[in-house]
Amino acid sequence: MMLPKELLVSLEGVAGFEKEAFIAVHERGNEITSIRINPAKKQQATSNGQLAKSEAAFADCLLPFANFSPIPWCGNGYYLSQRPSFTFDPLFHAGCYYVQEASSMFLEQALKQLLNLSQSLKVLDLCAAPGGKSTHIQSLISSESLLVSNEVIKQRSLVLTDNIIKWGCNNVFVTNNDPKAFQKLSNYFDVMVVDAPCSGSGLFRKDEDAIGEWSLNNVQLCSQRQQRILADALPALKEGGLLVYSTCSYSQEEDEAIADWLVREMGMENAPLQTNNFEGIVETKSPQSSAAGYRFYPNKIKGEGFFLSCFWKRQSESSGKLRPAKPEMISAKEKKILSEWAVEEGLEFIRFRDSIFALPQKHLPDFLILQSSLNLQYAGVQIGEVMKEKLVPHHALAQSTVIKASVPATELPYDEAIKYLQRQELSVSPETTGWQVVRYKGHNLSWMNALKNRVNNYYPKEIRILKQYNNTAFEK
Ligand SMILES: C[S@@+](CC[C@H](N)C(=O)[O-])C[C@H]1O[C@@H](n2cnc3c(N)ncnc32)[C@H](O)[C@@H]1O
Repeated sequence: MMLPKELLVSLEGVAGFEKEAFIAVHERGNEITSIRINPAKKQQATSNGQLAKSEAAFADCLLPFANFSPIPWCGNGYYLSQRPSFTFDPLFHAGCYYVQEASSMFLEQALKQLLNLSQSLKVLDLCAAPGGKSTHIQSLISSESLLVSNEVIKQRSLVLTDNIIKWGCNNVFVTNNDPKAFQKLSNYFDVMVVDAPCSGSGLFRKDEDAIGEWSLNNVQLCSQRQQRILADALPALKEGGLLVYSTCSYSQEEDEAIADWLVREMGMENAPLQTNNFEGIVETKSPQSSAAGYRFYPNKIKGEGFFLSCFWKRQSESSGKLRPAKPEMISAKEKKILSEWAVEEGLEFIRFRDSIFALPQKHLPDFLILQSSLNLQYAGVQIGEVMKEKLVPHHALAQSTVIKASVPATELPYDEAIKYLQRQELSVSPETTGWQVVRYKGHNLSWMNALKNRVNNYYPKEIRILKQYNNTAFEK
């Protein structure tokens, strides 16, 4: 692996950079696999009749052949002793865990150390696709809180929505907007996470192709774009609100220089974190304002390159007047039909994008405001459509925690579950006819409809497994 010479030269003298060890760890190229488990799915399996398990025991039964070791800075994060083919693990498709690079899970420390997470918070994840940070934030915030997960690139926002659906939560809204659009929502969010698009040097060990795309010129362009993104979106953060800024670049122009710019030009106040318990994380001070930032080098910690720095907003904004959209509520008849499928307590059922969605009652005003001011793509849990006085359930309902435990379900063994996820014909004969949830090891995958003489597979075709399975594919 040939690292760009200009990168190595530019990092001389940067805190924590040790050239020989840095080159050596890239040459060794050993792959680290890490996952973050979904605490909500642990609960779902429990209500589906599985024994309550501690988080660690839940993790152990997820990938039985791999050893798990904890990631020091993330409660639900684990390193795996080997990398399976996640595609052929039904529990991956059930949203039981998210495959995520370990260093980036340090976001948890920023939120845990600087916020009271039991409060009700409005959080914006501005650059959110494919959803690593968003799913992590969702697991950390209270059920009373709201996460708005935004992605500017349309295609990527669809992947983000799929991952949010898989995570099974009801307190996330997905938007597809340019950061500028958030200016309309001045003073709106308590927390803003900006995991900015960057030159990507931190991922060179995992993605050698990225090396070819790296240049000093691109570092400059990224730095300017990062400033633009932050300047555009910061009005949406409340006075006293928290900004968490991160990149997967080692370049100072994208890290400490942005921290200095935030303090100097945007009036932000740096918020240091405690890292004494975590060996190998390098605390840096930005050259002008001594803002603390945290650098992750693969030769010092078990993970890839990453930078994170936090700031309090000290400037006030005048709040603009926001006009909410008109809610399209569902009829009493429809509500009665839904009552057999979804828990009702604390939820509001509304019509949105030609379908019925459930969201926490408390977030209805936010939903209506975001619906009128942004390109709102998804909100809460999509329940489905009522046709001829019957619900045609949506995939998201099966994956969610709002589905009623009494909805009929069929548990599939491994081979059938893979066939199901490939959207092939199934050779099962369920005891009852009609819609049923398909489960694997107590975890919901999606729907099938059992007729008298056949079973229709309703796994969504857009997310079906396309690869062929051979017996060794999973435990590779
Ligand atoms: C580092 S990635 C985000 C990864 C994500 N936070 C996660 O943890 O899975 C940066 C994201 O910013 C988006 N992006 C690119 N240009 C942007 C822009 N000008 N404004 C806002 N976001 C942008 C990219 O499409 C990409 O999804």
